[in-house]
Amino acid sequence: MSSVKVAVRVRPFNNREISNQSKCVIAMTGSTTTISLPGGGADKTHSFNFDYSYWSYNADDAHFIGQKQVYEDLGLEMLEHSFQGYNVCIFAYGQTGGGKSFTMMGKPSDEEMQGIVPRLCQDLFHRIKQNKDVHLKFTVEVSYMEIYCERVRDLLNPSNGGNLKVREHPLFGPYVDDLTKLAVESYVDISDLMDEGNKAR
Ligand SMILES: Nc1ncnc2c1ncn2[C@@H]1O[C@H](COP(=O)(O)OP(=O)(O)OP(=O)(O)O)[C@@H](O)[C@H]1O
Repeated sequence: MSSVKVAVRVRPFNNREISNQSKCVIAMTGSTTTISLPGGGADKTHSFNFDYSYWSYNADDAHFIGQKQVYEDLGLEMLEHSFQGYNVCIFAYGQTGGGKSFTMMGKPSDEEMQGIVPRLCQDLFHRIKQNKDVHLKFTVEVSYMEIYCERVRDLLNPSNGGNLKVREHPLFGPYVDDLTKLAVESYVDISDLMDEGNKAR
C-alpha cells in the first residue's frame, strides 16, 4: 500500500465564474481526471490518474461526491493508521478559492457540510471512548500554527514570538520548537481552541 495518497476535487462554480459564463474544462471518470483545453481536439485532452477524483461540481449529478464520502475515503483511513501507531498528515494544496478550507473544515455547525477535521476529531474521541483495554491510555494534544511568509506563528499563544524555529529531532524528525501543545478531552475542546486560534490569524 502506498504511503502517500492523492485526491483531487472539483468545486462548484462561484458567482463570478457563473456570470462570466465560464466553461468547465474538467471531467472525471472513476479516479481519472481529464482536462480539455478550450478549442477541442484529442491532442488538447490530458488525463491523469489519482487515488481519488472527486466530482463536487454539481449536487444534482449522479456522480456527485459530498463531504461525507471525502471523509470516509481519506479521513477514516488516516484515523485508522494513527490508531495503528503511524504518524499521519492530511494537507490541502491548491490555488486561492479552490476549496481547501471547505474540504478540510467545511461548515462545522452544519452536520452534512462538516469537512474532514471536525468529522475526524469527533470519531477520534468516539474510538477512544470505546477502548476497553485498561492497559491502554490515550492522550490527545492540540497545536495550531500559521506559516506565513516563512514565519511560524503559534496561534494558541500569539505572544510566543512571531517566528518560532523549525528544528530536526534525530529520531522524530522535524518539529517546531516551543510550539504550544494543549491537552484536550473532546471535540468541543478542539473546536474552542480552533476558534481561539482563528482570532489570532
Ligand atoms: N466542494 C464544494 N462545495 C460547495 N462549495 C464549495 C466547495 N469547495 C469550495 N466551496 C466554496 O468555494 C469558496 C472558496 O472555497 P475555500 O474558502 O474553501 O477555498 P480555499 O482554497 O480555502 O481558499 P484560500 O486559499 O483563499 O483560503 C467558499 O465559498 C466555499 O464555501
